[in-house]
Amino acid sequence: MFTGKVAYITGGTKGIGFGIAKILSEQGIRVAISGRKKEDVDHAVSQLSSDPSKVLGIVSNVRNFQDEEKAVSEIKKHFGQLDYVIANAGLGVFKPVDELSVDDWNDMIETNLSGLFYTLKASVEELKKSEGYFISISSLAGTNFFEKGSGYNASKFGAVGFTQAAMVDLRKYNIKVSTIMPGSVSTHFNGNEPSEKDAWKIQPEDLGNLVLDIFKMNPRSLPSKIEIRPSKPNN
Ligand SMILES: NC(=O)c1ccc[n+]([C@@H]2O[C@H](COP(=O)([O-])OP(=O)(O)OC[C@H]3O[C@@H](n4cnc5c(N)ncnc54)[C@H](O)[C@@H]3O)[C@@H](O)[C@H]2O)c1
Repeated sequence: MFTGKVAYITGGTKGIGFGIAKILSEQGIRVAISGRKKEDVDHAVSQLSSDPSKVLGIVSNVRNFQDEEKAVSEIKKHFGQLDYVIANAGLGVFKPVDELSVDDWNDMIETNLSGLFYTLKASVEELKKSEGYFISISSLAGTNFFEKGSGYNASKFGAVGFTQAAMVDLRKYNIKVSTIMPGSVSTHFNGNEPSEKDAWKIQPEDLGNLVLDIFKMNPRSLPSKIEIRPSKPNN
């Protein structure tokens, strides 16, 4: 079902993006992963496969539309097609709103929200050709606000609304669109160091398996947003 398909995962060098890349790659999907630093990209690629026909590393900052355009043309040149886009790159800064700096705000809005639009805009013509999928990784923080979350909530509420509206616009091209809204995932997010104490959290590979489930679903019953919660309640 998946052999020969091509996926682009933004922010795929670690955390959720890397977990998704690993699971998709194990299914025979050719994967392109992006990150801002060449050494991180090279390291992640080496962990996935030494075979360049299976994995491509791209240096790209999702905050820069030209980077995303270049990333998609590299994928076209290398693999010849693009079937699945997983817009995952993101970050969080958690401070009371009166302490949040303009730089903190811009980091989150430009990465988590503008970056999402840039990735879609750069890839949409290829997705029209493949009648593919555009999946964003938003968060439960995209519908639930919390203390010290103002900037992150703003970016993720925006990401959920953006993805849902895009779903309606792109339906006529048979592009399938949805957003995954995870609770706490064991990653480096927000300066965390993943550890055994994270066993209760969602693991990055769980999200890879969820993405595969989405691809196997009847597209007509694909919801515009999908929540996934860890085993511990209220997280
Ligand atoms: N970890 C969680 O608990 C959690 C929960 C819900 C949603 N999320 C979301 O999942 C996504 C991935 O987060 P994670 O937990 O894997 O964090 P992470 O810090 O482990 O990984 C984030 C990835 O995004 C990349 N990235 C950041 N800014 C980028 C940019 N401008 N351009 C390209 N790549 C960039 C990083 O290099 C890294 O590879 C984010 O959108 C985050 O908001 C995380």
